[in-house]
Amino acid sequence: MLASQILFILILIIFLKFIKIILKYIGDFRRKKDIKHLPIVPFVGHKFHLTKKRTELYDFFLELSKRFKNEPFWCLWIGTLPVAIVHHCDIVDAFFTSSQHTKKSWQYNLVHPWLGTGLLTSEAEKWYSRRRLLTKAYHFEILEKFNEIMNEHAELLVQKFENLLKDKTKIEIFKESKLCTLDVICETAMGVNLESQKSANLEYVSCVDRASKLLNDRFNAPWYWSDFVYYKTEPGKEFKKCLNVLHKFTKDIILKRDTEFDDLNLESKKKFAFLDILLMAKRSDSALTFQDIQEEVDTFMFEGHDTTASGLAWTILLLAENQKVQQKLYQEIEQELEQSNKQLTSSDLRKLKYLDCVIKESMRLYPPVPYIGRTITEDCVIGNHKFKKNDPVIIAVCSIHRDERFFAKPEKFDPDRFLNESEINKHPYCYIPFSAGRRNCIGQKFAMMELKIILTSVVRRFKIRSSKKLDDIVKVAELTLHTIDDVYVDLEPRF
Ligand code: HEM
Repeated sequence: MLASQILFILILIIFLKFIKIILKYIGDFRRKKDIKHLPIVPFVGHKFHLTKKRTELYDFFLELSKRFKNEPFWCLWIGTLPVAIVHHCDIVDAFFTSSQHTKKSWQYNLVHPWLGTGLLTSEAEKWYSRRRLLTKAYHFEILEKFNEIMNEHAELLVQKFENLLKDKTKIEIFKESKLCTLDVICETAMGVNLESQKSANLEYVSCVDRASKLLNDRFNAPWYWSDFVYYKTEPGKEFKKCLNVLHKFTKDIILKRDTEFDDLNLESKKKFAFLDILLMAKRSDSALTFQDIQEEVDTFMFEGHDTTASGLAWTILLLAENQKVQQKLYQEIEQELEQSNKQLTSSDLRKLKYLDCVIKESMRLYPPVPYIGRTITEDCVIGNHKFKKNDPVIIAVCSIHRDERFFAKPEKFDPDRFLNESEINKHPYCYIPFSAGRRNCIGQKFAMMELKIILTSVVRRFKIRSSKKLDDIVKVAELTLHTIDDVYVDLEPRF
């Protein structure tokens, strides 16, 4: 008797849950009627489109943005979940100018096991106090201290290219860019020279690479979204193993630096690291724990290398394909910088105006972070559409950057368009590679400085060519914009 009662209650609960899902679905469907979308299959939505190979999804999204170009957004139905894809910059101010809707979308939860709730993933008061604290770490004077580290690793990259050329080994540009930016972020964030450019076989380096790949795979596989299921699978177990290595590595460094910290004279110390700001703060704020410090360090390590590597690799590929632009850039470098082998300073970089335009134009066409996810935090109207609390939204940076109302011939790589600032300033949010507003990228000045130093070193020493056309390279938009296959560049020493 008791068993049948329990069974009845269970069936009733499942039935009520099912009714709730159906009612929500019908409600959402009515509400979203005013947003354009491709025809959907009831309850399945656009899942058949989404089961396209991951290599086709980036082009599919760009294609839909073109198709619905007169609409401020279009709707993607992931099963019963409607996601508004915002691709008009006129609409995104709702997310950037107020403190509302700064909440990240639920996909960011998948990053929590790695980064905890560091700056990228935290919210509300925790985010605010951390942002205030860490803004100090990105102050101009502190960034100046990192110049030397960036120059050293840029020089190592160039030397590595020379050695690879001598050995007649092909140069895979995404891999080499990643190792270089990983070394830069490791030394600036934690004060440790990883030397991954010299030996990419270190356990930490291979775990960063594997964990990023596994995380990307998990984003694309809804059946892996539940922790309960994921950690029972082989990829889930491997992810956990990688995280153990990554967390142990950063934890050991933090503890070691903390022990030595009081004996260090920070003013005179050459290799100052972001970590020192946190250790200093910990001494005056006992509420800051080692766990807190670790999640911020892990966040820098994660956010600070793959993004910059993507920006670097795409710019090198664009220069390879656009020889005239490359030549103009080389001439600027030669004219503006007298001594060819001295370390680049910030004042050197300020003279390289065309380099600035080249990098900006590269990130317009190939934004390293192609999509930004947000959650609506209260009922509101955006672009005449009524949004409800918890509605998911994706800001399609890659589509916003190709809006022909703001960028003439948007598909063309034309750095000169950034020479005319009034052209670019037609709208404050038509160009947002680093996002905008309160939750913009805290590392943008750091990233620009790093990109400029590395690119100058490379262009000064080599003529870059590639046998593969950019149109033929298959792009994959995941956490960052990258490629599915290896992409090789041909380098010819200039002297
Ligand atoms: C070209 C390189 C880079 C690009 C294109 C880029 C882009 C972005 C974007 C679009 C966001 C917003 C993400 C979101 O709202 O979901 C972001 C946030 C962030 N970035 Fe970057 N980033 C770059 C380099 C860096 C570097 C070098 C660092 C650290 C040194 C860094 C640290 C962060 C952090 C901590 C956040 C979270 C900020 C917050 O929510 O307050 N980024 N970045």
